Amino acid sequence: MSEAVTRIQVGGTAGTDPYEVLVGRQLLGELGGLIGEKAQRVAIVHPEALAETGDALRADLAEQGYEVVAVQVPNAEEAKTAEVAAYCWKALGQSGFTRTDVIVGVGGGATTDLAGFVAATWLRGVRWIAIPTTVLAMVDAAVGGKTGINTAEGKNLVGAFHPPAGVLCDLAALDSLPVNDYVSGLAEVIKAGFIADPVILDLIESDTEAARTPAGPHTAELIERSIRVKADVVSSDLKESGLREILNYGHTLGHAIEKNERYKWRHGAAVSVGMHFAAELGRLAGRLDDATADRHRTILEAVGLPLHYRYDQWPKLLETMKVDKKSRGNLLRFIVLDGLAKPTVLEGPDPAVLLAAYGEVGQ
Ligand SMILES: NC(=O)c1ccc[n+]([C@@H]2O[C@H](COP(=O)([O-])OP(=O)(O)OC[C@H]3O[C@@H](n4cnc5c(N)ncnc54)[C@H](O)[C@@H]3O)[C@@H](O)[C@H]2O)c1
Ligand SMILES: O=C(O)C(=O)C[C@@H](O)[C@H](O)[C@H](O)COP(=O)(O)O
Ligand SMILES: [Zn+2]
Repeated sequence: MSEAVTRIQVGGTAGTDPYEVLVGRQLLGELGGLIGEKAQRVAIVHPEALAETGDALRADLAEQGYEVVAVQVPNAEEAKTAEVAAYCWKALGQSGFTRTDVIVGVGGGATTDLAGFVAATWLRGVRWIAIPTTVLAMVDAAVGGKTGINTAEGKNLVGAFHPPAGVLCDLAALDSLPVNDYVSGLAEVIKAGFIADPVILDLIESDTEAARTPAGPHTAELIERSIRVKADVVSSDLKESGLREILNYGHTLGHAIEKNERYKWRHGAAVSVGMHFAAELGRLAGRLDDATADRHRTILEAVGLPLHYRYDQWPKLLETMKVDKKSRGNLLRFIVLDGLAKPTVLEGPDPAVLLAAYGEVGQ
């Protein structure tokens, strides 16, 4: 018997088109309906690691009568560059891709960020569908319409808000994911727990070893709860004019670490260090209680995520954080917690407090 499919609605408020995130297994039957009848061409953007998945999708869609444009891109962050975006635009141009045609992004968050960005920019915006294949992409990257690429100066500095027409999270995809990538995705799951849904933390803490694999007893629930957190936030603030900033918890330092590592670190690992830092900052700023701050260390460490980064890199990290997207003029802004599931903005913290918080993180 096939498992039930969970449908989570996103958007549909404040003039945005609603779409659904489906979580389950064997969801490809849903793809044709999402592509719609107007499309003649479908571009499948997938990473090298998912060449077989790309081929299978191509054959399936060709059988349904679509003209398929297969666009294989590099794995991970190497895909989030202007050069790779230009390569995708070239493929679309050469195939005569029009405004009624559809892009399907299949892969991790790097691929869905790129595919969504190409969809946002091609002909000033075409329809796209996300098929996330990592935990991180299912719970976060593929949902909410933030699309983009990196530049040498920083993470996601070029992009657009361009929500997908639908998101298909096929849990079977997670079986082939290397454990490090699986665990990296748990950073965003844990983020959702700290900012909004502490049951997520309880479920992970009930068996941290099981939480590290797709075979764990709570996998589907953890993914669905995290998607609901993201869906609720982006449905009321698509363009990050306020509330959406809470989804950036741990990202101010996390993105600076990613840039410092020339995007070789996994996003989730950098966000893990960034959440540790944000917890210490919240504690030192007198906002966060000791128990919740300490809980960051224990849960992140228990699932195998990093807590520390190089102490001597602080000056460089601070410079990068100054141009974080949440900064306003010279004002540094961080998401911290006033307590469990009580995210808030800390503006212009005392430099001595910032350094002291990094003192707990740096080694
Ligand atoms: N747009 C957003 O709102 C948002 C939110 C969170 C993160 N992100 C972005 O997402 C990216 C990180 O995404 P990620 O953690 O999914 O990493 P990723 O996309 O880099 O994927 C990690 C690796 O796993 C491979 N892979 C993907 N699916 C696989 C599968 N099922 N089996 C085997 N290998 C597979 C990929 O090719 C890659 O090599 C970052 O660029 C981050 O900035 C965006
Ligand atoms: O969706 C959001 O908003 C987020 O901040 C989610 C983050 O997990 C994600 O990494 C996002 O890409 C960061 O966005 P950025 O605007 O800080 O680049
Ligand atoms: Zn993130």
